Amino acid sequence: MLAIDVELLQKRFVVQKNREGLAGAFKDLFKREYREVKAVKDITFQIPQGEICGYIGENGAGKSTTIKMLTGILVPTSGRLVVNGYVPFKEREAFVKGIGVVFGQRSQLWWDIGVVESFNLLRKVYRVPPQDFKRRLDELVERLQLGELLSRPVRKLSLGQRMRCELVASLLHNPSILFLDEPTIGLDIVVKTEIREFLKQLNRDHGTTILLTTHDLQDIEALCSRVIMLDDGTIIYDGSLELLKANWSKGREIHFHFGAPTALAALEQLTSGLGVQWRLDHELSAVMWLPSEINVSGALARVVGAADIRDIKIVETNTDEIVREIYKTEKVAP
Ligand SMILES: Nc1ncnc2c1ncn2[C@@H]1O[C@H](COP(=O)(O)OP(=O)(O)OP(=O)(O)O)[C@@H](O)[C@H]1O
Repeated sequence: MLAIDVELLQKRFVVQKNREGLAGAFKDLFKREYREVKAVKDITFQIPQGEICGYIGENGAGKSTTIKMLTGILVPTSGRLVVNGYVPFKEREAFVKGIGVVFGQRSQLWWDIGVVESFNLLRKVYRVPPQDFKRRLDELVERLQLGELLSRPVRKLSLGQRMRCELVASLLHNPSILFLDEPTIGLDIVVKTEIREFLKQLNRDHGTTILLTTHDLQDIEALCSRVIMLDDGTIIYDGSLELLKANWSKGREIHFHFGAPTALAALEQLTSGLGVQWRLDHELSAVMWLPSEINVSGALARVVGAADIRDIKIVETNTDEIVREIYKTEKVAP
């Protein structure tokens, strides 16, 4: 079954135009003018149950608007939308029992009361039976090491502690789909890694479908088998991260450290005809650049037998560079 089924989904906002200057502001008082913002333009995609999908794009691309429609917060202007078997904005009460949502920049916990009291309130909101709630809470508290935080008010938690509590809050009713909007924003690398590991395990053990928006491409690399990339309200890529890298990677660099001084001409001679390029950093260290279509082992074989190599490091183009490259150009074929 599909977890998310979206067809030609569109969201337009009508916003007031602000005329410039004092005279403009004065005119605005009497005759307002409006313009239309097309935040999401006829997007279509399907996400099967159990998939972790990254939803990425630059600021203003339409990610949050999509998530808000998928979670029933916003009503689409047009298009078809089925999440977990429900039309989110129509069947809200039944629908929310099957989804969990974490907005990295907003909290679903009550600021001044103990964390566990917030969890108890959420139990009542979602009508989770007490035994199920206890079992699930114990499991999550142990997995995310929240033990001694439970009695503290949310305002006294660090951002990393709060984010771990937000995750628990979103999972107490055992949803089958989890929407995460920037879940690692502002966190240090240790907490980010912990949260990524937790999400991977959740997906593996419970088959939870996860849709994740993020500006941190390490989140995508660590978690997502699939990426949907949005630009100006339109999907410009929908496919695997591997394919994205293969099509858009500018190649790889192989860093060599030699045991004896080596000349640039000698290195170029070794790889002649392959289409690689060399850069000599100093006489003991050089970098070979390979276009992505050239096989690393073939190129390495030419050098390994002929030079005194002490160390080799292969550096791939990272995902951030690839995405930056894509945004500089037009549409991407999946
Ligand atoms: N309530 C609203 N009223 C008017 N325009 C809106 C509203 N919400 C979003 N927009 C506009 O719709 C477009 C898409 O916004 P959205 O917040 O979905 O982008 P985003 O990809 O989530 O960006 P970010 O990464 O900055 O959160 C933007 O031009 C934004 O200004």
